[in-house]
Amino acid sequence: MTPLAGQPILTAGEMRATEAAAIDRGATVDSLMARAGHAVAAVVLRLASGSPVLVLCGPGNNGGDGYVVAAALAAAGLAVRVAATGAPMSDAAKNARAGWTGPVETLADVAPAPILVDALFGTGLSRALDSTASAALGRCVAAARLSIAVDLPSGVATDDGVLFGMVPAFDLTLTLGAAKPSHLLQPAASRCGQVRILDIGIAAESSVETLARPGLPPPGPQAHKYSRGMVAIVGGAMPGAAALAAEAALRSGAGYVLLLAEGGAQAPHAIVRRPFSPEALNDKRIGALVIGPGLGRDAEAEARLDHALGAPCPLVIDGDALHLLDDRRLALVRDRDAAVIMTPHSGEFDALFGAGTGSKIDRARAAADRAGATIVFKGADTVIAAPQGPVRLAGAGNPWLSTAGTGDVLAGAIGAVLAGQPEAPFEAACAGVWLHAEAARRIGAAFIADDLARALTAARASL
Ligand SMILES: NC(=O)C1=CN([C@@H]2O[C@H](COP(=O)(O)OP(=O)(O)OC[C@H]3O[C@@H](n4cnc5c(N)ncnc54)[C@H](O)[C@@H]3O)[C@@H](O)[C@H]2O)[C@@H](O)CC1
Ligand SMILES: Nc1ncnc2c1ncn2[C@@H]1O[C@H](COP(=O)(O)OP(=O)(O)O)[C@@H](O)[C@H]1O
Ligand SMILES: [K+]
Repeated sequence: MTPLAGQPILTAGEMRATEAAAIDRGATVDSLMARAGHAVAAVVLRLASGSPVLVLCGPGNNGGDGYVVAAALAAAGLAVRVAATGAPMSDAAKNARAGWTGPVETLADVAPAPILVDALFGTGLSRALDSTASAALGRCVAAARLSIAVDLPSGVATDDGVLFGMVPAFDLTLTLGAAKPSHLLQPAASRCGQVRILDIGIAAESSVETLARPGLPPPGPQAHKYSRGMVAIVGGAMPGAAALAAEAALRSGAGYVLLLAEGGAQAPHAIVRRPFSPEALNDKRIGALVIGPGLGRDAEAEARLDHALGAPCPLVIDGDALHLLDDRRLALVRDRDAAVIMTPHSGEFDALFGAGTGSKIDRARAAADRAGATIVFKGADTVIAAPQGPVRLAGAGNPWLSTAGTGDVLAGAIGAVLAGQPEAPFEAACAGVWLHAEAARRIGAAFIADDLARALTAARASL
């Protein structure tokens, strides 16, 4: 069982292609199904502690996996029952069904069991479950002590996080061969519970991966404050937000943070404060410039953004600055020599790039290509995309992050990493998102953005 971090994510189509490649190399659908079913059964056997198991089987190969699971668990001595939507349709599923010698109950009135295995539908589902299957699944999951989905919870789309209908929340999802987008994209991800990947002997590869712990080294023996990276934060109408970003940058490892803003609170004293001036942006030591948190949207904000876009250093564009990015400024972003990272939440993203179609992954990718910038598409699921490049998905984060100011903290954290590695903006964005999530994980619940900024110290120190 492999945890999600740092693993490839494959769509349903990519899974089918990978399966076909394995078959070209000598595997069969039946051998893949046998391997998948036995891998699932081994986990269920361990977690069931001898309790009775109910396996729900659908008409396709996900159902086929279910029959293999049921037969393997029965052979291991567990009390197993099977209920199915009907007869299996594919040859492999028919063969698997033949390997199950017990009775097959109908779904409508099936009695629940303490351990529920959902093998109704996987990557082949294209519409909502019928009402009988949906009701039976909901009832059996609710009554189970432990509910386990094979590959995906039945009722979720594979590629875009969509729920086709009502889908119960599972305790555990055992995904076969690779993670799928819906294990990370909301709302489907919220139905998966813990997700673990089972090896079924296929070689999964993708430029889309789950976010991994970054490899940020501690300061070297010869480090000085400028070598660690200098971050300048351009403030404006709301000095508190810029100050949050500044503190976050310092605590994420920046050697020097310059807050170019007027007024506002004074602590922490390690932040160097100066009123904004265009000349301040020409300091060659600035490794990254963060603009947006608390900038405002007035004429002065527009002027500051134009100065920032004209500055020679890498940029993090967040919050109000994203609202001010019209077509002319987006063209300036695209034409810059130094890197740009943009960190929109969904409202800012829609306003900038349009509501669009496709999954959050597709949309983040298209936006990165259009802007020529790394896009951090934030939310309960965060997608990081580089232009013509790789994509990373952050798994379910701490929902207590849904509080004002946490985005300012993220912008500062990303700025700090970018200042230290201006030539690798995508990796810097990924590391900033990881640090932010780790800080939230460490403080737990009911925190405010100020607490989150402070917790970045421990998150950075953990690397
Ligand atoms: N791709 C791979 O490498 C492997 C896939 N395996 C399993 O195969 C699964 C995919 O199998 P399938 O492609 O057969 O797809 P599913 O088993 O997800 O089900 C699709 C079948 O259900 C029908 N169907 C779709 N939506 C329906 C609905 N709402 N109501 C009723 N019927 C509906 C389809 O017409 C099709 O016959 C994976 O999720 C996984 O569990 C494993 O057996 C082993 C390897
Ligand atoms: N439900 C949630 N679960 C996990 N992370 C969340 C959730 N809601 C918001 N976040 C994260 O919190 C931050 C909020 O940023 P943003 O919306 O810009 O807030 P603000 O502008 O108030 O600072 C983002 O990093 C986002 O990914
Ligand atoms: K399933």
